[in-house]
Amino acid sequence: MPSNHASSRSSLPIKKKPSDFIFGKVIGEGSYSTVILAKEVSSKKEYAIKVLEKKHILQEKKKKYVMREKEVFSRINHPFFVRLYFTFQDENRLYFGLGYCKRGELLDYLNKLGSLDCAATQFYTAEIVLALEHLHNLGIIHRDLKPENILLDENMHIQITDFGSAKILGEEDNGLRRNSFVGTAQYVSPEVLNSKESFLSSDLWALGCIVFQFCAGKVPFWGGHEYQIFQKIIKLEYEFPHGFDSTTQNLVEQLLNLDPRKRLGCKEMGGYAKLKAHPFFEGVDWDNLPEGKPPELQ
Ligand SMILES: NC(=O)c1nn(CC2CCNCC2)c2c1CCc1cnc(N=C3C=CCC=C3)nc1-2
Repeated sequence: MPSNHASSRSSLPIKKKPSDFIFGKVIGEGSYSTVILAKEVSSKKEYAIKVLEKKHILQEKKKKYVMREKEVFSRINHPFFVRLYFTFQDENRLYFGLGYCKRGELLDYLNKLGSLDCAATQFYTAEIVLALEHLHNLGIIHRDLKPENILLDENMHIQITDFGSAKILGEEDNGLRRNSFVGTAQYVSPEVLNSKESFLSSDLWALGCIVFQFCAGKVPFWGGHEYQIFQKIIKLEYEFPHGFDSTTQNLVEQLLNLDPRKRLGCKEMGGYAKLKAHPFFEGVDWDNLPEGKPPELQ
């Protein structure tokens, strides 16, 4: 029986509405959402508000994806992920109030610099490892981890975003097409290509591709067409450039294992403790990464 008691009503935060914000530039566009930089009039705080058209979501049968993304945000509580602060809706749209990462995408810095130096590669790989450890401990697979989805906050710490492709282990696919392709070609794992099955360690494959890209300035698996990329992935056809650091190469080789049960960091291989103990991470202060000062990107 809903309580009409005033205090129970006053304990709920007042729902925000579009007119509470000044909407600015579009910072991202997805297949069924637009992300807009917005400033809340009362607090002057900036948010990245993800706007979703209800009609479009229903027409494109994306309701389950939207609900799952909101569920994933509600479960995550870690400094290396974009935070969902509030949601509201109007007659035609849903609004997700997300933290704004004013320094944009890590990919932009990577492209500008060509590649990252060893200190930056180690630092940002370590932050991604801590983030994946948190996500995987929750039984959540990101499924589209890539530098474009690794944003940077004003202190240059990572903020991973975009859970539109995420999977919560143990939850039925409830009508989602099991064979629906998930992810971005250059980072997709061989098991997803071969059996459409995603594992927690599918994100570790993507991590291996990202570490390679940090150091080499290019992705390990490349081709003019997605099909060519897929063929190289399932055949593990890639090469390290001359001069590639040997310790980093060893880490990448242990992540880019065709067998998802043999990737460093997965449960069967000793979990995250073994990954964090790899010589590549020598000197990393795992307990103070969020408080630490990131290396200059140069
Ligand atoms: N899909 C999303 O949830 C999302 N998309 N964007 C912008 C995308 C731009 C292309 N690459 C992936 C991200 C965001 C979010 C979350 C919330 C979020 C928070 N801050 C920013 N900040 C940016 C600042 C400058 C350039 C791009 C993004 N962006 C987002």
